[in-house]
Amino acid sequence: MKRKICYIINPVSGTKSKDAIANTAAKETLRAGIFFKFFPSVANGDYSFLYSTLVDERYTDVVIIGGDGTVNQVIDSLKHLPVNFGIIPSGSGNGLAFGAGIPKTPKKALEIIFKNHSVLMDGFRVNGKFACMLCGLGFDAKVAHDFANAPQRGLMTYVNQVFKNFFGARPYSFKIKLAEKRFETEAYFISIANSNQFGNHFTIAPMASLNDGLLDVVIVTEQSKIAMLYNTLIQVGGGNKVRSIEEIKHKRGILYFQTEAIRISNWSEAPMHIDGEPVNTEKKLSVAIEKSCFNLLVNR
Ligand SMILES: Nc1ncnc2c1ncn2[C@@H]1O[C@H](COP(=O)(O)OP(=O)(O)OP(=O)(O)O)[C@@H](O)[C@H]1O
Repeated sequence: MKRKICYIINPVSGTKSKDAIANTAAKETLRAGIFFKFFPSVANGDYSFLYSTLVDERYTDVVIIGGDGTVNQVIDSLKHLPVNFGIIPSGSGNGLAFGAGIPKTPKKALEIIFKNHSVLMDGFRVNGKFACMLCGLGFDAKVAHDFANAPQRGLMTYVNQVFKNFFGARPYSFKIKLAEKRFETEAYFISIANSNQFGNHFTIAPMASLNDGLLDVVIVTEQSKIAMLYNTLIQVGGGNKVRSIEEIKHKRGILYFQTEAIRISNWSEAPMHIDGEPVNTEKKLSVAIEKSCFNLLVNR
């Protein structure tokens, strides 16, 4: 089947104008002899208006020019259609793209798209809401909320918000329910990760794979701020092994384990984000992997 690419371009993601990326994409796609069309992203994240175009006009690929929020919304809306998804990373963090080994340089990302090698990837659900990269509760979610309200996007704004929030960070109370066991914990934050990172190669779950059928859970428990900083850096650097669920109850500092599903009671209402987008928090969360639910174009 002849390839046809639908580019969805988010004008507000990241900090850079998308004109140069769009020009490169147009030029390189013409050169590759592939038909294409551009569509702007929509603020409400609902791409159902594209169903009939994609199906009737037999598009084979949907390529997202945006960040994780755009990736989440486009894939959630369109993953039931027979299309492969590609990404030209153009957000502030790009946690899914970088976790999948897709480079930031548009030409290199396009080379991957033109090779046409796709792999089935997992997503997951958080109280029914689709996620593909990472869901966070606590500190990083507070940062995501403040970032969303900041006048500018981009890495520097994100780093600023991390520093602003660090000194006021406090632990929240959680009750964790796994098939095998239950435990309570006071924690600064909990990351539930499908990709290995928050974005910008900050690998909070270094052992995570996008298609292993598992979620990586990282719980940064109550400790001094200095210890939290130190232990988080060890975690990001890959110094913490994934523990079996049997082991985790007795370990403090950072708990790192893998599971297909987790339920969390969040009575102290720690803030929450899904794929970097702030969402209203909930007191009870049910999170479960959705195996092999979309095809992503990646390097062979
Ligand atoms: N046309 C549009 N106008 C205004 N906002 C838009 C539009 N299209 C998408 N959005 C909003 O952009 C946000 C998604 O941005 P995205 O996550 O892609 O970029 P980012 O936050 O800079 O990067 P990252 O998530 O990788 O850190 C969503 O909140 C979405 O609603």
